[in-house]
Amino acid sequence: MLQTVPFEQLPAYKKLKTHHKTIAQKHLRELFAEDPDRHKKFSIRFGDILLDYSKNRINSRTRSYLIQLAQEAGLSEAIEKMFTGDKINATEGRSVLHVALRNRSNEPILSDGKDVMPEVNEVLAKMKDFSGRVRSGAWKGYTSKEITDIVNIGIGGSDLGPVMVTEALKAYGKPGLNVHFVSNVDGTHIAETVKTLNPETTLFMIASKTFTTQETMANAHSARDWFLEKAADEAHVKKHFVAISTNRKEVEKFGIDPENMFGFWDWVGGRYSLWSAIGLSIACFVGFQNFEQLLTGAHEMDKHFRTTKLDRNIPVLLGLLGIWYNNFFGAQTQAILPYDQYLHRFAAYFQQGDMESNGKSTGRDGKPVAHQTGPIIWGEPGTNGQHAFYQLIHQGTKLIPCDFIAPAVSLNPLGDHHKMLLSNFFAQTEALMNGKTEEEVRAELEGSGKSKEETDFLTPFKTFSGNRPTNSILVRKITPKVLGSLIAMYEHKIFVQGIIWNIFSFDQWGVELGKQLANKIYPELQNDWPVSNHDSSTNGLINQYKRWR
Ligand SMILES: O=P(O)(O)OC[C@H]1O[C@@H](O)[C@@H](O)[C@@H](O)[C@@H]1O
Repeated sequence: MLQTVPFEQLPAYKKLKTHHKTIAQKHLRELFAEDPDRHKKFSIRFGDILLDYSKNRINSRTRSYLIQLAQEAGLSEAIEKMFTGDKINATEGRSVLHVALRNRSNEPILSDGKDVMPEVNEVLAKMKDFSGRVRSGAWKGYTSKEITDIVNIGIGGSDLGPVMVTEALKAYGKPGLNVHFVSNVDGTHIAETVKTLNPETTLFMIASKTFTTQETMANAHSARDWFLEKAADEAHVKKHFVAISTNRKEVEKFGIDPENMFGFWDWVGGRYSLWSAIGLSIACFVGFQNFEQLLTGAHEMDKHFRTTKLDRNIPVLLGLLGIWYNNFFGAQTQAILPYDQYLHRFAAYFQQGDMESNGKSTGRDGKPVAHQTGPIIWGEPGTNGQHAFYQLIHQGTKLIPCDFIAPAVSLNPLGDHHKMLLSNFFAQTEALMNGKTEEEVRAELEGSGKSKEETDFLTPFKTFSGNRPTNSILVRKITPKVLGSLIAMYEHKIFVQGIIWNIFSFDQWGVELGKQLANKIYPELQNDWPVSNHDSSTNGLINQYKRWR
């Protein structure tokens, strides 16, 4: 069991509350002026990743109080509990072992007293064999043609990870093998996806942990109907449909050959499952070797997280910095801003990862929490974001801590593009930190020949307060291994925060509600009778829908 001390009862919380009053008065400019060694003191190299967290509103004392907070919350013990298969997902009675899926050391990891590694390795071997056959063309469709298109049908954790990673690693993809993703129950998604595909060369992967998710099952049935329209014979289904699931019974019921089923286990959370068979589309697209590199990168971050002292531990520091802004500065959101087009789904991926994990308000003691928990996660790739929402980050009334991520080496070295991109990356964090003082603005305006009157008028609008915190995460290059480490880094950051906030990060009861409600209304839409059993708004909307359809 995890420790359940409410966050604000931790002694370090009070210290931080008082300390915050001092730091809140300070400008980042001052903090940098006071300490010329800030970059060195507040940055960490981890292989091909450099985290510079010096542009945060902290000093050494802040860091030591935050570390104390983590210690008092029992973070180190909690990390051990996760890695050793303790059932830390208490409300579902499950271990949380995505770390086992990428445990390249192969040392035993126990869940319910049983080493999970043999099963993990067995599924990985099956994925290796299958992805190899699809890529080489040995796996043939019903008319003996090679597969050219893979369609992953899944939603939430059974979609977002593979989408994000196949986009991030597009440069490593096999030419001539396309991956598509269908998630929305809106018929448009499947209809538009299959429009240009040929059933003879298309392989569907039905990805669902439970194999009962309404959206996925509806899309899977429509995909099969589309396939059979041309293939005509049910016997051909097994060459074009595979299942990725923990639910063998439902897979068989759907009519997928158990031979074509790739299993995983209830100790893998949906939003932490891209490392499991859910990553089959990734393995097919980038090749199994690259998939293994992704696992290796994550495993290295796992080892770092488990064994590094808290004050040099990247996920721990990121988690604590998030808590500093969320709970002491009152920041409500956290932006993730990758300066890499390939990472364009990275923020969307962690929207689920973070918000489904830490969007909770009941403490581990069963009582409502008295503090803020998970932030709103959002973001888009730079420089697009700069021309869209950065205005608010620079001059708005809200404090928005931002993570900037960029590779030093581009996978598409085209003219001076990458230098331009990175000059924006460096310039933005510098500008957010320094801002622009009234004197600087005046000097600039006067220098450009503006009259005194114009200068007086324009100065307040062109002044930037600065003091806006950022983390810079500079990596050498986006490789499968670096990506694996980056994803694991954020996963563990979420874990750190959940432990300190005294919440359960691995269940998602809020999502279940939506499923129940939709299932209740769905039968009411089957006929044209007006409904009257809801509130007047819901009745009005349903009845108008019935009139218009
Ligand atoms: O993989 P299946 O079971 O279809 O679930 C898909 C998704 O469902 C949602 O309700 C969430 O709980 C997600 O965490 C999950 O990934």
